[in-house]
Amino acid sequence: MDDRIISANLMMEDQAVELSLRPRYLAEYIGQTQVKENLKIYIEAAKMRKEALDHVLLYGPPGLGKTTLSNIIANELGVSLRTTSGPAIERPGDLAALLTNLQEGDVLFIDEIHRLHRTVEEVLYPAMEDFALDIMIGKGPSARSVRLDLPPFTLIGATTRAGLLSAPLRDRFGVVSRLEFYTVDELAFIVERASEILNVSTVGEAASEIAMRSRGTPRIANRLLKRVRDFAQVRGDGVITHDIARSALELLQVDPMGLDSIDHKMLHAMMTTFAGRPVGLDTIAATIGEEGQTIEDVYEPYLMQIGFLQRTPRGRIATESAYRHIGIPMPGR
Ligand SMILES: Nc1ncnc2c1ncn2[C@@H]1O[C@H](COP(=O)(O)OP(=O)(O)OP(=O)(O)O)[C@@H](O)[C@H]1O
Repeated sequence: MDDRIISANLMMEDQAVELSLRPRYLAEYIGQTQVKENLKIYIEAAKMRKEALDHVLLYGPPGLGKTTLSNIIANELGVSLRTTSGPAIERPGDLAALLTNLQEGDVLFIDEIHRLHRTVEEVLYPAMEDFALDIMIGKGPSARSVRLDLPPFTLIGATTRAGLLSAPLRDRFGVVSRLEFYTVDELAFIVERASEILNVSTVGEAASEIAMRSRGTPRIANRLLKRVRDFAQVRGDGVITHDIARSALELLQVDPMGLDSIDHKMLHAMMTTFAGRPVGLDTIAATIGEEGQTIEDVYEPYLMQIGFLQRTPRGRIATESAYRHIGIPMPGR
């Protein structure tokens, strides 16, 4: 099960706090400058023309703020947002019901859009392109298709795996934006903002210390902040100092690069058991007891981003900087 503290996946414990920490407008949304700049212009233009915003596809690793950004887009447009997810829409009729309930200009947010059923996806094509639903009436030779008009709306699709989207679906998004991992400075800002909302003070380098270990991901930064806050309350006087942050994170076994004991175990096995040879995803999965899919979507992108892991056609290999970080000599050096 994916219950690691450095997991970017949403956990039960995150839910209540995330709602209160979620920025509501673009001005409060930290980082992702390019994406934000573009969206600002598109939103402004759509408002000036009094038209629905073009459909938007947001992609990137989990926990980087796709849901948050969708809420912000609806707020900035001054329209309502309906939220659903790919696997939750089981039949074409479910999607038709969602679409016919939208008001003009509304945003429909479909999370995990790569997991839409094929038959449901086909209903989306005319809906996105012509704001129309094609409904089949009757069966057999007398069956006929009736076209139903929909109010103009904006679809926002979110996915961690843009590559799995079919070409016809991908092509129907006018705006395609990739969310990037956040820098330590941006995350430190997010931590400071969150601590204000949570009514706890971080002093000195405390926010940067948490940020550094958050794997470029706001969801993890907020989760670590919450744990460190508990520590500060029990072991200190409630203020998060640099020392408190550092000792709490050490106790939580999150190292200065944001790696936990499982990352260490995985890299260690790659370097010793497999002696630096390329290792397949399934083997890595078995070594650390995690699903291959989770490793690929949730853990690997960050390890690749910091240059610790490389994918080769023959498997994954640890890089020289990973060897240095773990403290094992690289074979052949
Ligand atoms: N740019 C940001 N500025 C400040 N806080 C942010 C930002 N992006 C995300 N967050 C915080 O991180 C939390 C997680 O973000 P969000 O739920 O939007 O991620 P996501 O990419 O939609 O994740 P999922 O993989 O679950 O779809 C939010 O509740 C919010 O508090």
